[in-house]
Amino acid sequence: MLYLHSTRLTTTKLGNRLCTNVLMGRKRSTKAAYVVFIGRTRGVFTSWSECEAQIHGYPGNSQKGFESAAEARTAWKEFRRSTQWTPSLTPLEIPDRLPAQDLLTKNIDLFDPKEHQASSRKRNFEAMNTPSPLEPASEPARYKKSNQNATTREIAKPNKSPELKLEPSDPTYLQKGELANGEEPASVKLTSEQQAVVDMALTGANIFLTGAAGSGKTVTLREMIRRLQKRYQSKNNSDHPCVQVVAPTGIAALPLDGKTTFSFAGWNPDSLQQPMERLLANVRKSTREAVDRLRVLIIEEISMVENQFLERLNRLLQSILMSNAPFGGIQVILVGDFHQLPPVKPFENCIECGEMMVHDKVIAPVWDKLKLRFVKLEQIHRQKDTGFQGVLNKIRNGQVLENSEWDELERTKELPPQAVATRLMSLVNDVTRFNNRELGRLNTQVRSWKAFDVSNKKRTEDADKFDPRCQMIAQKCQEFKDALMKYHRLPTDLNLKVGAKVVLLSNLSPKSGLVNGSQGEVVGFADTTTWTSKDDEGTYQRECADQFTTMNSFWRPVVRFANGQTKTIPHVVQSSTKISGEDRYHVARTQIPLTLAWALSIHKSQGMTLQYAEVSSRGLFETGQLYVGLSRVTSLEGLIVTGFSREKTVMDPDVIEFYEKTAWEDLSRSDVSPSTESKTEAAAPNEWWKGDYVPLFVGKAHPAQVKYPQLPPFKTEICDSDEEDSQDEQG
Ligand SMILES: Nc1ncnc2c1ncn2[C@@H]1O[C@H](COP(=O)(O)OP(=O)(O)OP(=O)(O)O)[C@@H](O)[C@H]1O
Repeated sequence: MLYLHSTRLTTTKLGNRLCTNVLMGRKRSTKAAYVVFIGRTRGVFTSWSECEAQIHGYPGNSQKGFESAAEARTAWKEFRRSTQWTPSLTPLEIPDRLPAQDLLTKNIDLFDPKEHQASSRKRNFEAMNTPSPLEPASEPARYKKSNQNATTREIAKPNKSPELKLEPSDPTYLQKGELANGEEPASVKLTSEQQAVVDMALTGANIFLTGAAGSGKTVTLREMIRRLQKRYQSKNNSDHPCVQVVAPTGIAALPLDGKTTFSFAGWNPDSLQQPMERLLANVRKSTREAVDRLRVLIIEEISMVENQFLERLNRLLQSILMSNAPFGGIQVILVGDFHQLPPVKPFENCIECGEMMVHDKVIAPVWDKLKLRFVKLEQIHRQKDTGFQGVLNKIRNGQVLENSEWDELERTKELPPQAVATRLMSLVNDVTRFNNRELGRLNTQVRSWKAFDVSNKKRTEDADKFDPRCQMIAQKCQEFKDALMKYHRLPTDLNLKVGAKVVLLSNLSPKSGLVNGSQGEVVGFADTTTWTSKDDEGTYQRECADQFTTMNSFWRPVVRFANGQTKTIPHVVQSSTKISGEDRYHVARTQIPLTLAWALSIHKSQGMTLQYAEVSSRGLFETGQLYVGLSRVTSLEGLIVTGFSREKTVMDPDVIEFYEKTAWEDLSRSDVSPSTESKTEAAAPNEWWKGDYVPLFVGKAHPAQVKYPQLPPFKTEICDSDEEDSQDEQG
């Protein structure tokens, strides 16, 4: 059996600094080589100083000295073989720990692991000392045994996180780990109208599901997905699900385990400048495989998907499935509310020639072909106050509000002392500036956490160690890390002070009402040196967490939430698997799930439920933004409204007309779920091959002039290498 010699550092708590004085005072080792089994970077080192750098202050560290480098290498090999350990983290520059000058808050209720993750072992918390503010605590901290004696068994424990099919540079999946962190949304009982929609989906109908903000579209969709997945369970494949959710933004796709529309199609924004013909000639192998298995395509936030993009998706699926049926004959469910946010750009690229054209239609022509069943949820759940619901509905319908209604909206509200009215703004730069300015105004000490990002190939093979594989893998890893920086919802740099207004970005404790979107204020920082890791935390998760703590500190912000609860906020590891060709990569960001919340962008707030918000007319430039802003809050008492012209309506008249003219299904009818309209038979799953396939694209004509000639079937060429295009995807 391999013997592990642990230095067993006596860690002295000097605030947040681990003082390794026992180690420092000990005789220096004079061995020829050292193996670091547990440390910042593991492996063989030929000098004590290098070895020491890896273990100094590293919790549960373990090393052993050897008389020769050969012996050390053998021991290292044996260790790796016996533990099946593969290098998972890149070596890091470890900054010096910050001096402990944090304010510890008295009598705070620390993070409760039982609430956070049902199966997790209870964390051991030491009673917190409460030294005078800005003074280091002087009691020595002891790691709990389970942490200090990290064993080889623990290191070898395979990462049990589910493998997810990912596309390179897909922001959606970079955030995927969120739900894997025990963040199950609190369950609700579906209303009869919501249930009717779920039942309708199970008949195989193509559906457009809409409803006012807060009417439970997302809740309904979740149940729909669950039921559909169950139906197709046997045909499922971990890489290519039969039920695929796609959304135009990562933030919308994330909570539903979806992909971005671009990622699903294997395109990037530049791809849209190419004629459709060329896109179809270069379909990626992974896209083709995914579409081949697909039975149901769910497009969330459909109002933000450009019409030409939807048409492109239609033709992509037709081409791959070689069927003229809309979307190649699979079931399509469109979800969204056109009263909320439209596509980000007012223009789009023509599908035939790639030229820029104005986005001037509410819905895409392909909607007709889909023979959709139009369903609208009527009951609003986010707001209980019917008066407020009425005001929101008026804005939604483009009606001018009465003066008394404006008075009610603009009335000065008395918010609870700890409440944070988040200012909802249009421009991200304004949001950042506003938050930084407010943070700068606080006279308390700033504490910072840098996100720990990691990307590495799973299962290193011998060929990976040599060029060109070696270089290619390094480049891929860098690409994934760059994408984390660019897209991840958790901030790269989190700067907080006592007094900072924050919003929670994960479902910390749904039972206690601490969920994604909960608002609060930082009231102190807690030293979490004595926290032990969770039993069910995978090795990879634990390593990320260790590295994050080593890079930053053991201090974690303590937040008093608007509902009166005070919690210490632990870091979260949001990890995902990404696939490039045959290779799989681990990609993860570790960070504290908070963001400054004096202000938030309206786009970011879409789908969120906030208790307190301030919406001002300044900078609102899209129809629907006022509606999205106002409809985020649960009650009028939590809403501050300033600066709006009382006369103007701010809803797109085309949207209003579309909603007025559409014949919505009556969801209260008991016979509503069986398909009342004849759903396209050609669209039934597995029957696409029955019809003759006619490719629906020609040359460079503008859509208005397109005639669809009867051409022989178009053969889609498969681009075997995902690598060629992967750099483009950064666009
Ligand atoms: N049947 C229900 N019973 C109780 N609460 C519900 C129900 N359906 C939805 N809710 C609650 O209403 C709120 C809004 O739900 P949801 O986010 O699904 O609405 P939405 O229509 O997707 O909103 P938006 O368009 O603003 O994103 C959530 O807090 C949700 O838990």
